[in-house]
Amino acid sequence: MSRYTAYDRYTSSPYPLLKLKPKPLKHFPNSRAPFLTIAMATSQAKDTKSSGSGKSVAIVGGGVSGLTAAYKLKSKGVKVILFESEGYAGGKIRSNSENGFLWDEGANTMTESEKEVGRLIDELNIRDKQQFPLSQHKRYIVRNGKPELIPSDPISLIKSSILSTQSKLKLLMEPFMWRSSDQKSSAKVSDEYSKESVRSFFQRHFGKEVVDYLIDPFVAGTSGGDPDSLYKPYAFPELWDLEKKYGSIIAGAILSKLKAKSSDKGEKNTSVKKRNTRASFSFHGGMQVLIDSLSKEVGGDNLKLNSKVLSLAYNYEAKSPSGTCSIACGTRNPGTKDITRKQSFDAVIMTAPVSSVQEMKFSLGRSPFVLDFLPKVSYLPFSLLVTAFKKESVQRPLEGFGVLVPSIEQKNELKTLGTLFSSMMFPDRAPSDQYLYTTFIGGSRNRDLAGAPLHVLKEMVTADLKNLLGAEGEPTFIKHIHWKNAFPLYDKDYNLVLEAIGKMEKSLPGFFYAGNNKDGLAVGKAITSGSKVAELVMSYLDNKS
Ligand SMILES: Cc1cc2nc3c(=O)[nH]c(=O)nc-3n(C[C@H](O)[C@H](O)[C@H](O)COP(=O)(O)OP(=O)(O)OC[C@H]3O[C@@H](n4cnc5c(N)ncnc54)[C@H](O)[C@@H]3O)c2cc1C
Ligand SMILES: C=Cc1c2[nH]c(c1C)Cc1[nH]c(c(CCC(=O)O)c1C)Cc1[nH]c(c(C)c1CCC(=O)O)Cc1[nH]c(c(C)c1C=C)C2
Repeated sequence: MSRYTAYDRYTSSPYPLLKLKPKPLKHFPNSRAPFLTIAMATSQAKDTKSSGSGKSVAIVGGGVSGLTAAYKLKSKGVKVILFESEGYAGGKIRSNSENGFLWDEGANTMTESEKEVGRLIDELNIRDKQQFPLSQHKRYIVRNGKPELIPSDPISLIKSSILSTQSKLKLLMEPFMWRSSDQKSSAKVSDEYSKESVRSFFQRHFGKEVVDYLIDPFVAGTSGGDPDSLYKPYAFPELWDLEKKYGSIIAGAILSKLKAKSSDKGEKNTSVKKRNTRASFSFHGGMQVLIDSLSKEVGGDNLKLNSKVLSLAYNYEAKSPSGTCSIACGTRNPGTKDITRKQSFDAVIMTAPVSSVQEMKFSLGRSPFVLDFLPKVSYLPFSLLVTAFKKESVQRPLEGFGVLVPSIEQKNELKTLGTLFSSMMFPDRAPSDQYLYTTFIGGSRNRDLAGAPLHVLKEMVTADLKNLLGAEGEPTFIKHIHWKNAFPLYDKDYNLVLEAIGKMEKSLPGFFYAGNNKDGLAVGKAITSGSKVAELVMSYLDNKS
């Protein structure tokens, strides 16, 4: 890839195919007839009855949730085959490097808030590869065209110029004010506000300025959404629970933290307990380290890249030999014939986005299983621009994690959503005389800008970085990553999507759904989703045998 090249995730793969050492598969003597057939495209003409002897599970989608599910099941002795339509595993996680720069093209960091994450890191033996960003708690929000440090405690909040005195008071008084009005109508709270936009929820508690200057950039920087489109029960389920329980969000957060602390008191001081599970981290070598080590555990033979699942045919009878399904689709392996292969499984874990599921053909017995009850999901598009500048060209470099631009600040000609200070966090990811930045454009705020051509994006990013950090002149290095469907938007009617997924799981024997279209966007949530679904599949298989 040359300097100044843009590539589209959907037209070229930036990542070399994983070269994995195939591991021998385990043999399972206690078989039962599989009842599900998946038709897919591979480079060989075969009709495999998945060894005919052991229980086998298909995982559709090789993102972190699918890889985690595959890894967990394999480690329990289940035969797994993971189908990934792209030529590389990882989905929304992939790292790249060139000319002394290393950058992430999807997720940049993750946290260990979910217990499953810590467990996985230990099991994979990659604890020593964790890389924590320098000064990660220094995060900035633009106010009046200038980056302001986000206050991290009540004292710095009072000193900060990010909010007016009135809003500061409103924040500090929320535990008292809101609770007293809530007491009159605590039963009403859950009914009246059960389906409420993120804006309305936070505005009720903290007022408009807090929504404009803290909540709006926060939701943009953690989901690409905006406070009007996102809905509280799906975007902030934990805060919604706190409100229902305590009335006040702040008092609820403090009280539940205290409760958690006192229940922890009896426990021994394990190394996991001592760790700051809220801290963000990556790995030496980028987030790809996690994907590579999961892929290695799953094993090259079980990981079918360039294999786009097209249809799933279910039989009612668990004991019948598998049905067949002949659907042709092109493989992306150059130089080989595209031939359809059918293979039978005892269960399927679907982790592909809902939009991909809607393109697949399902049948149950002899009839088509039509997915007309599955609503269309709205996906947010993004462009990421990775740029570097000579250190001497940046007049006001900032230490820390990054800067977010509230929508309301677009009036100051700022068009980007935010910029991660990639080499401030991880200095080894750029030559020592340069700063590396990762800027996000698009999301629900600027859907059209996400698809703008590189020269337009470059102009936008260099203008914003000049305004915010004093970065002068042309970048010395630039890469463009375009995600047409970066995130599902958890909007007003997302409950209908979740209900439809539930219906599929109920109607199709051995069908399970996991991943970020169901269980949350964070990498940790996708890991937990993959891990939990593997447990469900294990008990499903146990009950069947
Ligand atoms: C730009 C960006 C930045 C992000 N930053 C962060 C961050 O800093 N921290 C954080 O915690 N999270 C972040 N996230 C979110 C996080 O990366 C994702 O939510 C998570 O990785 C999703 O994992 P998944 O396995 O659920 O889905 P995906 O990674 O989307 O995996 C689904 C897989 O299914 C495959 N597939 C689709 N159709 C088919 C088919 N028919 N057959 C076979 N395979 C198919 C796809 O190719 C894909 O590999 C970011 C995401 C993006 C896009
Ligand atoms: C400006 C756009 C975006 C930036 N990152 C993302 C977008 C859309 C994507 C993203 N980043 C995080 C997550 C996980 C969310 C979660 O539920 O944990 C996603 C999907 C991590 C994250 N990024 C920021 C925060 C506060 C978090 C939560 C974890 C943590 O506290 O570290 C803030 C943030 N995001 C971006 C910037 C520039 C920024 C802060 C300055 C870019």
